[in-house]
Amino acid sequence: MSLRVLGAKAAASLDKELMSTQGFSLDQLMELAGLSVAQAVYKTYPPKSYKKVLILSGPGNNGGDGLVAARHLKLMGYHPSVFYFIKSAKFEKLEIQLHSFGIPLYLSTDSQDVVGDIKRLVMSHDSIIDALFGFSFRPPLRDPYNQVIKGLIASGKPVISVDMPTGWDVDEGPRAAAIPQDEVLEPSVLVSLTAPKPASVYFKGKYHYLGGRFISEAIAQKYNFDVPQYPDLDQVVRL
Ligand SMILES: NC(=O)C1=CN([C@@H]2O[C@H](COP(=O)(O)OP(=O)(O)OC[C@H]3O[C@@H](n4cnc5c(N)ncnc54)[C@H](O)[C@@H]3O)[C@@H](O)[C@H]2O)[C@@H](O)CC1
Ligand SMILES: [K+]
Repeated sequence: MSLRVLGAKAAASLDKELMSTQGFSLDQLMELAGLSVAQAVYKTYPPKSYKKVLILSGPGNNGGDGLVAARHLKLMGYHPSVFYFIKSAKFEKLEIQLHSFGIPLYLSTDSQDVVGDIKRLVMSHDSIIDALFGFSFRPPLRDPYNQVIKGLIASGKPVISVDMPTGWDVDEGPRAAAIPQDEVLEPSVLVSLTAPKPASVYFKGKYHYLGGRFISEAIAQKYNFDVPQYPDLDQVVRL
């Protein structure tokens, strides 16, 4: 299924509009985004064979989607763990939820060796959710994220990227001039949120899902993108 894409600038304006004139709260959007991610993970890497899932959560809303996904994955029968970079006060309640669900939460601020700690966690998990950066990212990756991505590439573990493969330019993709080519993550699953971003045409993995079943036809028309038919009660549709 080929859908119209939503560039970085348009995605940021849509985000603002959803939370102003459209009356949504960040919590609502993030809950549905995180649920979509968890459903896509379940469809591709079910808990029977991929029980231990590590969520790498970045400092922005992409990271927040990862925190929500962790809770849903636990309810779906996984053993999730979260490594969280630079915790934000706005996600304090999500953190409390993770604690009350007994989900291990590792904080970058508590680590003396972020890159080494993440490498060890990656090796002891069956799949990795990349919720580091989404549509507000501008390459190149700053330290230590560049080292983290290199470690993830070297691990060969299955990676599910939330909205954007971390490190890619949202509009130009993985070959943008600013991106060192040894930092190009190639996830096996991409869960685009709301609408695929232009870079998604370079995605080579097997499973591309669209999630974020919260968009009205009217707002999609205004921003020039498509709302596909989601199957039954699913929060994701395979593209
Ligand atoms: N309306 C929507 O479309 C929704 C979007 N959501 C999520 O929100 C994401 C966007 O969130 P945000 O706008 O908070 O931004 P991101 O989470 O994409 O990233 C913002 C952070 O990235 C850092 N950053 C940018 N470039 C960097 C670099 N080169 N090296 C290191 N750090 C860098 C910034 O300092 C900032 O802390 C989307 O991709 C999606 O995952 C969902 O939560 C809910 C609904
Ligand atoms: K990501």
